[in-house]
Amino acid sequence: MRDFLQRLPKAELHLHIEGTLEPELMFRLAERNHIALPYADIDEVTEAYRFRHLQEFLDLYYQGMDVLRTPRDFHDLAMDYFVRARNEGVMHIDMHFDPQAHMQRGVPLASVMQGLLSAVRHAERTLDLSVGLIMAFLRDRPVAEAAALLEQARDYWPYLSAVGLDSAERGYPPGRFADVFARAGELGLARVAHAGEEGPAAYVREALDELGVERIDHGVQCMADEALVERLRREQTVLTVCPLSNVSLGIYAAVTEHPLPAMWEAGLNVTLSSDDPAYFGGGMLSNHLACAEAFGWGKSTFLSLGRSAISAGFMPEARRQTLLGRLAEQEGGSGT
Ligand code: HPA
Ligand SMILES: [Zn+2]
Repeated sequence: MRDFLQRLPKAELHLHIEGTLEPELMFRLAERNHIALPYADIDEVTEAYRFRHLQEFLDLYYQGMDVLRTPRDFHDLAMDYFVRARNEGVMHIDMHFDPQAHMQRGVPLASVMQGLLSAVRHAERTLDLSVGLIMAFLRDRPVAEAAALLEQARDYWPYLSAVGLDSAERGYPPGRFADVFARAGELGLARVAHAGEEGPAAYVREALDELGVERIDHGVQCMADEALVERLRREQTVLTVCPLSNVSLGIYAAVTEHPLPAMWEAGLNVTLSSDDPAYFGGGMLSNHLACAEAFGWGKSTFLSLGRSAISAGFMPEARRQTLLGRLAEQEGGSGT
């Protein structure tokens, strides 16, 4: 199964590039930028990565990214992950990034964009990996700041696939960002939002109705609302589900407790992603393996999930056909 899951051409639709910062790279960048870290060594970092809820993670996530200062840092961060992901059979990534988290500590938007865009170009040329860019707004920061960021990013609009909404969820209903998302829609950008991760099912509905999103990141809390499940099933809204993330943040006690099998049974359009692999115990392959082990899913289920993700990824149509073709090759050889 491991070989099959590794070879399976995968599209990862929910990935925060800042959440791919492995402790090794954090130490390397801290040294390069002469920054003192609050950790003595890598073991201390790993020890600190025990979270009871989303906010505890976010505190360390925003702290960790302080080592990212220059375009070269962002380039190295992204390439480091792209190489790892490619070795796990990932062929496409829709990558969230959090400009406000960098700008509020004095890193210019241009540094973030130059570094990430050069890594994306390099990966597309050398790794046979396609990448979509999702510029995320921090929902626990002022709406006006998000609106200003969208305008400030004018030079980069042609390079963006979508806007997203992330950070602390409870108490920050998505509807507050309706105008910003409407503007993004006018600009021709796709829209996605985190909703129903820790927050209530009502936030999922609100993201659909007031932000016009075409995908929901996480969305697992929808299972508490039968009518919403029925709507998500009818509309086949893509949900980017991240099982190891949900367990790491204490939303479920173990992968065996995760509602993914129930979501699948309910006919929801689920896909698998890793969210913040450096913080949550592994990337795409680990997430797939955890599901295989916990749910006993066979090859045909993973082929189907993989097809859903490729079908929904922000990539050119020709690339989509290539990846669907690669998936079909695996199907032919999978014996299912
Ligand atoms: O899992 C997450 N949830 C919300 N915001 C985030 N920003 C990075 N990761 C996350
Ligand atoms: Zn996320």
